[in-house]
Amino acid sequence: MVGNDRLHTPQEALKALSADLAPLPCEWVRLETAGDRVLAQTLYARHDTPPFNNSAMDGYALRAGDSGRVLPVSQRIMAGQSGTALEEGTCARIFTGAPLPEGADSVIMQEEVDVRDEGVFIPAGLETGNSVRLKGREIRIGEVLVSRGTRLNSAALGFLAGQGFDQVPVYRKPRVALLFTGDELKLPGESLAPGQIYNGNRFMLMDLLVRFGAELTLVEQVPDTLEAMTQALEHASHLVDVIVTTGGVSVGDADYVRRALESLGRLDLWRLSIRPGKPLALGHIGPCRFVGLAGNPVSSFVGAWLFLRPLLGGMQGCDDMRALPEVTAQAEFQTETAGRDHYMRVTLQWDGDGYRAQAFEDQDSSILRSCVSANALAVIRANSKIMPGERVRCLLLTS
Ligand SMILES: Nc1nc2c(c(=O)[nH]1)N[C@H]1C(S)=C(S)[C@@H](COP(=O)(O)OP(=O)(O)OC[C@H]3O[C@@H](n4cnc5c(N)ncnc54)[C@H](O)[C@@H]3O)O[C@H]1N2
Ligand code: MOO
Repeated sequence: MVGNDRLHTPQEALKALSADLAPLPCEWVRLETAGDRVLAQTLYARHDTPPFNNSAMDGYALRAGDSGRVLPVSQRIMAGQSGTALEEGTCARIFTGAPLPEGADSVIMQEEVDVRDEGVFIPAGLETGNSVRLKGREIRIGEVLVSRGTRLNSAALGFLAGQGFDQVPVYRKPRVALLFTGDELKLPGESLAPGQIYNGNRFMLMDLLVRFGAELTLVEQVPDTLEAMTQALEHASHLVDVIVTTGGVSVGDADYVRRALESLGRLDLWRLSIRPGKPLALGHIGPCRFVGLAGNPVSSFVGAWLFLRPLLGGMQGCDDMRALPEVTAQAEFQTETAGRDHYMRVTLQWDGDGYRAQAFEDQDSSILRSCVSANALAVIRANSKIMPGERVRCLLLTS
């Protein structure tokens, strides 16, 4: 699989990543912390929702057959209270969400009645079930509430809470070590000597990894020596499920990542036929997975979206994360590619008819500015020419 002479396709990289890829074990977490976690078991409704017939309006509950006359108000029912059986020929003052009293079969909103001294005049022709939310309308006891593999969004959390769940079973988060190579790197806040730069990838990748569901166990700068890199990989491989590195994975004199990996485990694949992100390296150290991203910031950014997201998604049992959503858009740029597929950073805008894709002018892999307003990657095949107005395939950057 490894070969210095052949560049691999992204599909081959995804295949290598999905070999033996299984979700991590299940754990129960409190609902407050379950946002974006992936459900590890299908959950079933514990009771009907809503649990009782209730009013959809502020108004009056009655028997529909009693409409067309003045009805005395026999009781008043607020949300959270329960009324008593409604006597025939009377109505109950009722508020939104309050349980319908036994005997009532409909509600009329207060704007539609005439309140008089002797009671409330209800116009004729009220239909049974009017403004009533029936028990079990949303879901019935025993039905599937949320399926295994669902990434819990805000609505899912509220829906589960509505069924009384305070804890939910989710797949464990992948533990990730993020290691940086490059003796030129300093942290913001430190001063820069000539030739040094700030470690921008640290902040970008930490944020992306968290968005993709990782638990960051280790974040560390590794000195540019083979010994230091070997030691750092060895140490990290005992702590985490995935080691991610940036930089040092190309062919320079200080590019030790591959050699360190090979001395401890195995390199599954190296170098892709894409731009940016050619020098990607994938491998294993025992059961620990290894993803070596290129150091150029845009290469790291694109590599993270294309490969870390599906990997972490697979480890969390989330099929939706295995591929980025796609749309086609009309290019508002012109470009010509050479021998590698180009993942251009574009800003998609909906013009009422379709998407339009604008590309940042400088698409070099060192220009992170090209990613700041990007919300998609336009995939331009190798050796092709795109003119403004042509349709291009775009991968949406949604975590
Ligand atoms: N002779 C060749 N040279 C290069 C090749 C090649 O095939 N033959 N490939 C080029 C491509 S494509 C890329 S991409 C880069 C990637 O190389 P590395 O992954 O080894 O990355 P470094 O050399 O360590 O760094 C590249 C670049 O990025 C800057 N960098 C690194 N880490 C960070 C960070 N954490 N934050 C911000 N910037 C970072 C680093 O200073 C370099 O400028 O190799 C080409 N060369
Ligand atoms: O693969 Mo590199 O990221 O093109 O510059």
